[in-house]
Formats: sequence, structure tokens, C-alpha cells
Amino acid sequence: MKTKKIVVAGGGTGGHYYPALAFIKYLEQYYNLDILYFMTKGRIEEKKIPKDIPYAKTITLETKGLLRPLYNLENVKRINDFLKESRGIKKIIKEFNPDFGFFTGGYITAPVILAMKKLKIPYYLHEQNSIPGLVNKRFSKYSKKTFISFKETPYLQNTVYTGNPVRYPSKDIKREILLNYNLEDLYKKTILVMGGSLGSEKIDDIMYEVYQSTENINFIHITKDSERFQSFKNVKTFDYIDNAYEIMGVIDGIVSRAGATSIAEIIFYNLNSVLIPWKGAAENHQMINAKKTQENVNSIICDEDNYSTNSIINFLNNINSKPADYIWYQKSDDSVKNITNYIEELN
Ligand SMILES: CC(=O)N[C@H]1[C@@H](OP(=O)(O)OP(=O)(O)OC[C@H]2O[C@@H](n3ccc(=O)[nH]c3=O)[C@H](O)[C@@H]2O)O[C@H](CO)[C@@H](O)[C@@H]1O
Repeated sequence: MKTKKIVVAGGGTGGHYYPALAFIKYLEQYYNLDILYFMTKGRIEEKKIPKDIPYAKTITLETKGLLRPLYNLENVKRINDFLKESRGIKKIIKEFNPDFGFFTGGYITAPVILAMKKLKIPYYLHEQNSIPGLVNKRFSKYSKKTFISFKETPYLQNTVYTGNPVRYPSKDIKREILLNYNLEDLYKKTILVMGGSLGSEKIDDIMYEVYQSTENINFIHITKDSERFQSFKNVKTFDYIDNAYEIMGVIDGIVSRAGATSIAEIIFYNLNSVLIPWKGAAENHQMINAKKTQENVNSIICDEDNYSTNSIINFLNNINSKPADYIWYQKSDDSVKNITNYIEELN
């Protein structure tokens, strides 16, 4: 196998980190990888990379995101710090001497991309959202390609529509795997409840109401507030599930925020879904994400401030349950294949 040296950054939230991870896991099948990963201090990738990509060289950056609105005076200091940090990064990258860079968004990527640009090393960007983030907007002009997940993503240059890479199991998955989640039986309908990578109090509130009349359904609920759901026997709570995607092929449906990576998974696994977009997302992009999902899979969209508990309950009641011996047959994700086809340095 050929060796490829790649600089990667992308994180802060799971939505940025997991597409980078999916890309790396795909390449591992075909190349010896030497990865230099720039991580955001105290965020998800710092915890996950030692387990997910144990061989990666890692560097934690102190970069802080810009405050909104952008004319905040503190941002002048943050941009200065970021320029200083970029000079140090440039030295490190020069020494590493990568074939190319791959960046999946988040403010952490800004000083790294700037260093790559100055060193004239080719880099590729990936944008998960329908409305791009600030860093990708600023740097897509200089990218070799900017991969987009929505055909109509505005403001970017050098774009190619590929979709958003998702993680998928490397083998067939039996529904039995659900028994690892403390469920009593596999015959009941099973729904995953997930508020993005950070959890969602709003989804906790909504589901607390829904659980009052859904004893007939099993729920695997990812929440920071397990205590609250203890009285519901059919609701099994988890603080975080490392490989949530492993059960997506065998569950019957999902209640979820509409972050870009969550919806890419919902579409890939063809999940019946109750989508509750987060209104705080830039330019309301979670609503656009949710609408795109609705074009592809059986779903309803709920307004987080003005929803009907009954319509959620009805939707969940109408979903068909998979048989107890159901198997999700492994399939691979086209978006990551598409992306690699466009990276000249891989050929
Ligand atoms: C609050 C916030 O900033 N939201 C943004 C963030 O969302 P966020 O980080 O929540 O990202 P997404 O919803 O897109 O993806 C969440 C990812 O975490 C995984 N997961 C989640 C919980 C768990 O226990 N285990 C697990 O593996 C999911 O399977 C999925 O792969 O990035 C997205 C992609 O840029 C944006 O669209 C969102 O608007």
C-alpha cells in the first residue's frame, strides 16, 4: 500500500469531526496513512481521536472562534492570536511535509488552512451544511476542491457536489445488537432519540411529554439528564453513544435535531424520523437540512417552540417495527468514494 501524509482539521462538534473521521476510515482500507490532526482544545475530537485514530499525530490548538456579531472588538484580539498561531503551525506542517490537507470546518481550521495556503500545499475543504461556515466561505477560493453536501450550497468556490461522508459499520449488523442497550426484547418497536453531538434539553423536554403515552415503544435516549427519565421503564438513557451509527441500520426510527451530519446518517440509513431543527443554527440551516431529509425519507418536521405532542406520538405509532432477526447488510457510502475520486494526490 502507498503511504499518504495528510493534514486534517475539523471539529469542535461531532458534525464537523465525524465526516473527517469517515474520510480517514475509508482511506485506511487503501493506504498507509500518516495523519497530522489539529484538534480544538476541550472539544469532541480531543476525546475521540486517541481511540478512533490512535496512530495520528495530534496537536491541540488554542484558537477561539469569532464572536457574533462580528464587529465585536474582542474579535481583533482573536484574529491577532490566530495569525500568531498560524505562524507556529506553518513550521510544523512544513516539517511534516504532507501530500495534501483535508478540512471539514469549524473555526479551528482557519489558522491551519492559512498555513497551508502560505506553504502552497494543496488542500481540500468539505462543507456539511446547506449554508457554509465562515472559514470555508473565506478559504474555498484557494482550495483545490470544495466538496459540498447540498447541490445548491451558496457562497463557495471550486465546489463539487459529493454529499456528506457518513460512518458505517464494516460488517453486517444484526438487530440483536440492540440488546446491548439494556432493552428487554427485540420485538417492540425501537426508536433512537438524539440531540446532535452535544445533546439537546429541548428534545429532552419534548420527549418527556411523549413518553407519558408511548409505553408500547422502546427508546434509546441520548441525554445529559438520565435521572429525569428513570421512571419510564421503556426508556434506556445514555450520556453518549460512541458509535451511534452502528445501531442506525437496525432501529425502527429516530427523533433527532437536524444537524448536517445527523441528517446525512438519517438519509443513508433510511430512518423514519421526527426532525426537530435547532432554531439557533446560522441562517436557520437546520430547517433547510430537515426539508432536504423530508424529500428522501419518511419524516415529520416539528417546530421546537410550537409542536404537537400528539402528532409525534401518532407518527411513532405508525412506524413499522423490523423483525427481531433483522440484519442490516453492510453497504458503503457513495459520498466518501466521490470525494476520494476528486483528490489528485490520491491517484
Ligand atoms: C449546536 C451546533 O453547533 N450544531 C451544529 C453541529 O451539530 P452537531 O455537532 O450536533 O452535528 P450533527 O447533528 O451534524 O452530527 C452529530 C454527530 O454525532 C453523532 N453522535 C451523536 C450523539 C452520540 O451520542 N453519538 C454520536 O455518535 C451522530 O451520529 C452524528 O454523526 O454541526 C453540524 C454540522 O456542521 C451543524 O449542522 C449543526 O447545526
